[in-house]
Amino acid sequence: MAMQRCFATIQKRACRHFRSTADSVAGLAKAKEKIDGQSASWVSVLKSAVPFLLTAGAGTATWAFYDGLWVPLLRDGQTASEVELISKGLLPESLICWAAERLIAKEVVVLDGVVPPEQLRKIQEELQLLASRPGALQPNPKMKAGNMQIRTDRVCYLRDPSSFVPLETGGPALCGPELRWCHRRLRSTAAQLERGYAAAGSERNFLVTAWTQLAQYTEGSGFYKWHTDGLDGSWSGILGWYFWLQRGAVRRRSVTGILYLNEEDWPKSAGGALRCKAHAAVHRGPVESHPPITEILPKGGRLVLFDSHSVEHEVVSTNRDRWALTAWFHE
Ligand SMILES: O=C(O)CCC(=O)C(=O)O
Ligand SMILES: [Fe+2]
Repeated sequence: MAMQRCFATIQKRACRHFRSTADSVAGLAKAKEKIDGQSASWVSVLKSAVPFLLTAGAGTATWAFYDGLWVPLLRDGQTASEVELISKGLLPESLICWAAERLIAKEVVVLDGVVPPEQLRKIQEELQLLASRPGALQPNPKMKAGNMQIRTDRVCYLRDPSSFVPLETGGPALCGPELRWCHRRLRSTAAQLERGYAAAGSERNFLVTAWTQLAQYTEGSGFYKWHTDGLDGSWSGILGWYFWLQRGAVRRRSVTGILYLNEEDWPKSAGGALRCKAHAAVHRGPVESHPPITEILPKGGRLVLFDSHSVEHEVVSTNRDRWALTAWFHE
């Protein structure tokens, strides 16, 4: 509790200084100008550097400061073997080694049919209920911070058990048993991949966040611009160091796992494709390939896995509601 209060105080102070990472960078640049122009004392320069040091320090302590918000990313993460005690993963046993090998080769793994069609229908009923509950889905962190240019999805972070037990007020649980199944299976896929990597001679120890991200891209407006989920290495020098420290959890992302929860039949005309700058390794497809871009439709029951740092990707505008459940496996 004391720790939480301490972080809350830091958050308030830092937010007063910076509304976004861009502001923090601008603050630093200003401080440097002052040093260069010798127009300010070292005390004022150090004062400008305090929020910078706090956000960088907190990032390394597994919190992260993005877009004016503090995110407790890995605070209650679990090892892959702990996660696997609760549930099996989504990969069929026979494909575990194949998936790990393809990921090592920096390909995007695409696997259809990991959720049976009758279960998908029940999942969609649960999603409709969730979407109808006021406040259950929230604007994503970037939108909350006022940035509407990068991504427009609404999100809900699922946690086990709190998202799946009846509310204290007597209301029904936020999500039902089918979404819990998806949440658990997706997280446990980390343990399967660990075994696959070990068999391929490239040992990994994954840490899996307690939450998964359920995202809804709404009809006619949902998109997410080109990005990588980890650090893309485009900054060098002091800013490179800053982002490395500040993005404590993001730099530790290793594999991104996405499970699509839409209808099985998703036509190309519906838009909403995930486009990746990488080759795809497809087990039951099809996906469209226009090198260097692979276009993956968000068909229900489709699992997509890729390297969080190297695979640049975007979600193109969708013409129908589009649901995706995402987990990040950290190292
Ligand atoms: O939903 C998708 O297909 C990808 C979403 C994404 O890139 C992300 O949440 O980082
Ligand atoms: Fe992403």
